[in-house]
Amino acid sequence: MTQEFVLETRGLTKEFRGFTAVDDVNLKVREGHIHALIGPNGAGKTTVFNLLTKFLPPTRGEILYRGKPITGMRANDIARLGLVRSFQISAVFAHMTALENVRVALQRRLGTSFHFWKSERSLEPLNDQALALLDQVGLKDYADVLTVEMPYGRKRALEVATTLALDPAVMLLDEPTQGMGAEDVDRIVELIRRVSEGRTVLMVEHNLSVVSRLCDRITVLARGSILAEGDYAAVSTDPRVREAYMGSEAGETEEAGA
Ligand SMILES: Nc1ncnc2c1ncn2[C@@H]1O[C@H](COP(=O)(O)OP(=O)(O)OP(=O)(O)O)[C@@H](O)[C@H]1O
Repeated sequence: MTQEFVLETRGLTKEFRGFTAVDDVNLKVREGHIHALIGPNGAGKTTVFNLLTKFLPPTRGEILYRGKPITGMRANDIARLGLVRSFQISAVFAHMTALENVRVALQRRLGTSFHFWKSERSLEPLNDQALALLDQVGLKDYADVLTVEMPYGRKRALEVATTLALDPAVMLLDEPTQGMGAEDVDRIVELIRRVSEGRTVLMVEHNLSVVSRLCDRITVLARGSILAEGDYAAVSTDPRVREAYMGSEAGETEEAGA
């Protein structure tokens, strides 16, 4: 039986020493959708994201992947099932080239650290795959550039490539356009659209213009709870959503028209 919802939470709750940051959240992410988690500052978006990707254990509630509980599983094990979060390229990896970064991610998927002991020639098929992934995210020309020397927007695209290397069924993206100029934002929007073919994407995103252009469904969080859900037209005209945004981030909804 195919599952309508690829990722689901039931009664998901996280308390930090008595403070309820995530309060009884029932999230349903439909297979093939680009789904956004939005909400004003402090709404609990990052906490939900960290619960889903196992960076935090929930206080209560369940997480289901394709109908099966994964609440107690470790990040590596759920990645093997196909649920993968994008990672910021760490300081160590910053001193590798773009190609090397993608190659390491591919090796991770294959679980073959022994590749390190093999000759350069035996790495060639991996190089070809890594180059194809770089091409997919528009970074072919950056293959031999050290990551530390790449422009910010291109680094974020490289993070998407390293995530794709794990061939995820569900990609979890944490503010993929954060800190970007308009040109990079447009490029990332196109990139996410392209790589979401045949996959499901759940993203935390502040930029409502990005959300309006990309997302099939939007969940609005406020004070740890789901305030509204629907497509962009529905949630952006919902008076409760406008009020929640006005209360804490006056003006942010105006970005939507940008
Ligand atoms: N480790 C923690 N200990 C205590 N309180 C926390 C912790 N992490 C988050 N919180 C609190 O939980 C609430 C939700 O935080 P969270 O970062 O999930 O919100 P957010 O929607 O991602 O906000 P932003 O848009 O500002 O990133 C906030 O009030 C925050 O202060």
